[in-house]
Amino acid sequence: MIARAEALDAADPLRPLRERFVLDDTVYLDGNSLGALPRSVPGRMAEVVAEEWGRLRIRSWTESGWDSAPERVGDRLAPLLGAAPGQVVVGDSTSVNLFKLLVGAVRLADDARDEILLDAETFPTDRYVAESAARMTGRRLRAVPAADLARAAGPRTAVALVNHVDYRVGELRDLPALTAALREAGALSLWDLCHSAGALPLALDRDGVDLAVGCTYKYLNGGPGAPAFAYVRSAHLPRFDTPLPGWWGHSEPFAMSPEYAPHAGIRRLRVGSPDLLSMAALEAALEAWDGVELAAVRAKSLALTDLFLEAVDALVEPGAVEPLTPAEHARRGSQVSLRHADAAGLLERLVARGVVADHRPPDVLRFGFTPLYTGFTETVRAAATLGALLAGEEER
Ligand SMILES: Cc1ncc(COP(=O)(O)O)c(C=O)c1O
Ligand SMILES: Nc1c(O)cccc1C(=O)C[C@H](N)C(=O)O
Repeated sequence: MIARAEALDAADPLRPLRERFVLDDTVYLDGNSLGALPRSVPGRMAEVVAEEWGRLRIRSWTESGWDSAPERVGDRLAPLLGAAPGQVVVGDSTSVNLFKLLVGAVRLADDARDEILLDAETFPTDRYVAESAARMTGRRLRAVPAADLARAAGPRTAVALVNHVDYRVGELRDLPALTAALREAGALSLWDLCHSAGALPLALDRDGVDLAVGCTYKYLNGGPGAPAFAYVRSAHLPRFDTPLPGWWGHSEPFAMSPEYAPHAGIRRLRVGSPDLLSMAALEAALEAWDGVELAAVRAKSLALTDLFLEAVDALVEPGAVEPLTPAEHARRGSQVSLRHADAAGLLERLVARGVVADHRPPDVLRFGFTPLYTGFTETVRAAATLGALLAGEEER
């Protein structure tokens, strides 16, 4: 199997992209939590600190383009999301953007639409934010398994908040079909793309997505706590009424007007002063995508996860772990989750052996595959290490 993996690495058209990242001998399969450091980042950060902050100081807001960074970086990201310019803004965290878009969605919808639908298996922050948004707007929050959302949406639904990829088991949801079903029911779609942005091709404009959020520190490699993104379909922008109308979303922030007048475009999603250093790191990190086709990224992602599942099957004692990630390509994100009763303990021992993955309670081991830098040989090595650890379990 190693020989086959080596041949796959040798033939991999994305293999040279690995050089764009700072990596070592560790098998790093946690890019679905924190992406590796792109080589383009450190030099750019040093320059921003020394030149833009150190020398130009306040002048950088205009002379270094700091003032337009949220929408400029948004437009840089937009092609990876399948979005035309002017609909993506970068800033704040995913949680904060979820709040803005969820309350904004309720305000866009008809008053008779008195419920918010929530993907029942959602990442916790989405649920916390949705509970508060529902309370604030006087709407009922109804959690429904993702597979039933299309059927659940009806004349009372204002908006449905859905995760594109389930963070625990790595299941990919049918975004085009569910978006169309929601639209058919007259409801808005709000997609959480944290686990799909940069992992697979997205076509938000073509698929009719209304609203979307996502983070940039996973498959987009923007760095720890990197600013998140928010997408608002251009048709909704004129009526989009943000619940966080900060001065940075004003049409003329420096007019210092006592009245709030939202910017006509996506800038109305901005709130307060952007985190420029993190924004600069993200902007530099996005250079790793220069010339990269997302179709090739998806093809490699599926080849990597296929190989990992096959290697686990071949190299891990039967029954020792249970794959939770769907086998069908159309339902698989860019991670493989395995169930093991002592996932936390197993993870600790994997990390000690140079295989970094992560664990989600109570019993899930997650392995994230980042096609820009993950190789086939190391993928087999990770499965082999897992197999060896499980075979020697009694020796612990
Ligand atoms: C699906 C999903 N949504 C939201 C978040 C939270 O994002 P943030 O910490 O940027 O608010 C995460 C991960 O942290 C996530 O995996
Ligand atoms: N955002 C994270 C963080 O600030 C610290 C540690 C991990 C994370 C993560 O991104 C976890 C991730 N969203 C998950 O899928 O569980």
